Amino acid sequence: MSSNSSLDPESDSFESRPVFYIGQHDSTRKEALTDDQYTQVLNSGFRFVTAPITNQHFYDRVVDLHRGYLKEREQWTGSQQPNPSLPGPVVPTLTDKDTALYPSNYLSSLALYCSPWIDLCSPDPHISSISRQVLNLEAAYANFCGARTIVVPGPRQDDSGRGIAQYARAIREAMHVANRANIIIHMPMYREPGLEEKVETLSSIFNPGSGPKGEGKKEVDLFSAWDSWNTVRTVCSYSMRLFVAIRIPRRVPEKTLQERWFAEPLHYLTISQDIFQLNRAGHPSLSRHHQELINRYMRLRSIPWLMLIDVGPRPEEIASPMDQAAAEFPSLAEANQALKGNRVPRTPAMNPHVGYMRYLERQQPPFSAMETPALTSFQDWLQPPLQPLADNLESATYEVFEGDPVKYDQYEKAITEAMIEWRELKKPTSTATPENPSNPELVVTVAGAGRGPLVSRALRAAKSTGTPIQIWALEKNQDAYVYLLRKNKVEWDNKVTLVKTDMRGWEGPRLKGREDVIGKVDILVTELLGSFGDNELSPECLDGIQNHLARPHGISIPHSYTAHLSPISTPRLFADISSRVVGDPNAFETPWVVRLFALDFVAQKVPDHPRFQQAWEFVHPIDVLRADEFAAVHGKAAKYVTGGLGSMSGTSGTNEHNARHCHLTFVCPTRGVIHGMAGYFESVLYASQTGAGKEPVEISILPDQIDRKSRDMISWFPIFFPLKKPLYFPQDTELEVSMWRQTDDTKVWYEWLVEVYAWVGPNTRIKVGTSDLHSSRKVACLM
Ligand SMILES: C[S@@+](CC[C@H](N)C(=O)[O-])C[C@H]1O[C@@H](n2cnc3c(N)ncnc32)[C@H](O)[C@@H]1O
Repeated sequence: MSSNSSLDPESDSFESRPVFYIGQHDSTRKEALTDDQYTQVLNSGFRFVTAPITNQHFYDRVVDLHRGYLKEREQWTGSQQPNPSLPGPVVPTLTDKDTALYPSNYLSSLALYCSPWIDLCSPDPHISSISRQVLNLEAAYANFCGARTIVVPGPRQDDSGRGIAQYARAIREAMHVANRANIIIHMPMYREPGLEEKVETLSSIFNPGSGPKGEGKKEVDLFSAWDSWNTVRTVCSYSMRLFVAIRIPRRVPEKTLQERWFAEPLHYLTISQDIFQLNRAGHPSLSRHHQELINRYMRLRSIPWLMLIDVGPRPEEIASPMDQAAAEFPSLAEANQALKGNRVPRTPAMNPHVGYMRYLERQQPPFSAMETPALTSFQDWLQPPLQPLADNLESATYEVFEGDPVKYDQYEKAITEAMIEWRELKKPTSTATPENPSNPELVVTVAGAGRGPLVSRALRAAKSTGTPIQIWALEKNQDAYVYLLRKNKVEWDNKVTLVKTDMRGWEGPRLKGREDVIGKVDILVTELLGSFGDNELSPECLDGIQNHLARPHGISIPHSYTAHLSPISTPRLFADISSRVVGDPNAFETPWVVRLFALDFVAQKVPDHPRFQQAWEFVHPIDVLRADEFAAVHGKAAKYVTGGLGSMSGTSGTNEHNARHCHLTFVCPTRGVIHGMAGYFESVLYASQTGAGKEPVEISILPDQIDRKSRDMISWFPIFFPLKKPLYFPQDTELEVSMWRQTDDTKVWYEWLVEVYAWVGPNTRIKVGTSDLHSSRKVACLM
């Protein structure tokens, strides 16, 4: 019962799932369907249909043309070596006999299919030339008619570099010819033996025996089809109009290949009739592996459409509306007539394969709390990182932060443990005075309070642990300060001392009842973390306030944070960033905040080289801070203007201790391409000081840690450090990533570089590629 109501949109327990958009392709179809036939196919459960752009008449004409040309050429050349300047065959323009397509309303809902008999890869220059001409004629006409999608059969083999280069170049030309439509390359997931395209091509007609040989002879190279696709889209400059349709194989390949395609711009998943098995009741069904594969791909933001191939209705079933079989499928007009006459139209039978796919649709796991429409809309959407130090955030932005309870729960837990342990360890408080040496009041400061959620949590922790506190809240955003003032009156009973200040310029807490004395802070709470941990200048801000922390007992929450990296393949983001470069010349030098989704982690976890590697760490407070020593001697302002401490860029070097560098090695057993690095952070908010072996209180956005440390936390999306040029790497490669956190005392930026080393012998590595040295200095965070 409950599962049924969970599928009913009207029910309270309705759980939504991805919707399947199912289309039909008949590989033997030689002519676009008539309106009636089209309606019949739709009535059997499909939502879209493919149509060949040209027909048998055109095919015959092209074959005759080439045959005639070959004869003519024999006469020209006789037995002599042919002159390469002799003219080749030229395909004349289309006529109305060559195509049944005309511009119409429903044309945009058809997927137009280019002729599968062309061979763009052919080593025979005339066949490849005719093929290219046919492709261009078809693409141009489909585009003219208003087609949205043109499907082009992919190359039939991947071994010939020459063939793939020709193919890729021809597609680029066709995209130029069809300047509005999306072009979709129909590729197999991998070259599964037995699943090769069977349709005859010009090559097999004119040069029999010249096609791909050696079926089953060689070991199957799982990545060769992806490699060909990668060449095609690279030659087409990652056009946003170029997509791929993948043919689901009979044997589902290993996860690494599934994930590789997951990152690609998938438009269709095509499933041919012979992939289905018959279940015990004789109905079509798919293996569990196929179901899992489909379920995974259906989670993409742009859900791929499903194209079922050769599953019927068969051509003879829809041959003519007068046929007996076709009479079961009333056209829209017939159905309308029947309704007008108050007759129930004969319901067409649902195609059994569609019926099964609808069943699978219902069996998918429902969307989780992390897959709400709002969160999904952030998938692979590039945002420039926030600069809460340089800019003032708006109330709505704070509201978004506050919508994630996980972060605040973890902070409350950390503050609670810190308070409990303070008492357990009998540490003196900063409110202790000679007159009242055992004053139990802890001085708590929330610096960068925003609209105050951490203040509320600190008050709650104090109440639940019975800890008396004096509490300060600092905020430099004057508008948020107004909000805090009101909240203090309405919610906090005026218990909080509010200060509108940059925390780096704060004088420190004036103790209650002893306002002449500037005291120290026992627990300093801040949340100035970015997606890469330190990228919103938490280290610099904490440097400016840590001199108020009581020594040796004062605690900073967070205690520490680490930045982490992993190289990724993310063609969509590369295409997106490329499209921005005209308006934003720094687009490839910007670390973007993005909810990474359609990506492939190319590195494998191997001993000593995890998939996610730590770049660096910051720990608070710092015991020796030259800037503090310097300020104590020369005054606070002097540290920004006085040089002489020695630094990389001629500045005074007071922030040099916050510079970092890392050099990480990632291992890639399979070949691939990377477009940049995914960046993450995690933070120890509080680490127990009692030595009782308690787990630290942490938050993490690392994909392999988040569920354990801060499940369902959505406050931070990852950061993406892009590369200007995709970096291809062969199998058995090591990717060496160098990253720097740089500073000139007035701003902070990152620099990154990737080098590719391939193993060519047991002890020999050679360098086969390198990226530019990227730098975000032009979009640096201002201190
Ligand atoms: C990421 S928000 C967190 C706000 C709030 N604590 C929360 O968790 O919802 C960081 C806050 O720190 C403030 N901030 C950043 N740098 C600061 C500084 N140097 N001094 C005072 N406030 C600062 C910003 O204005 C912003 O309100």
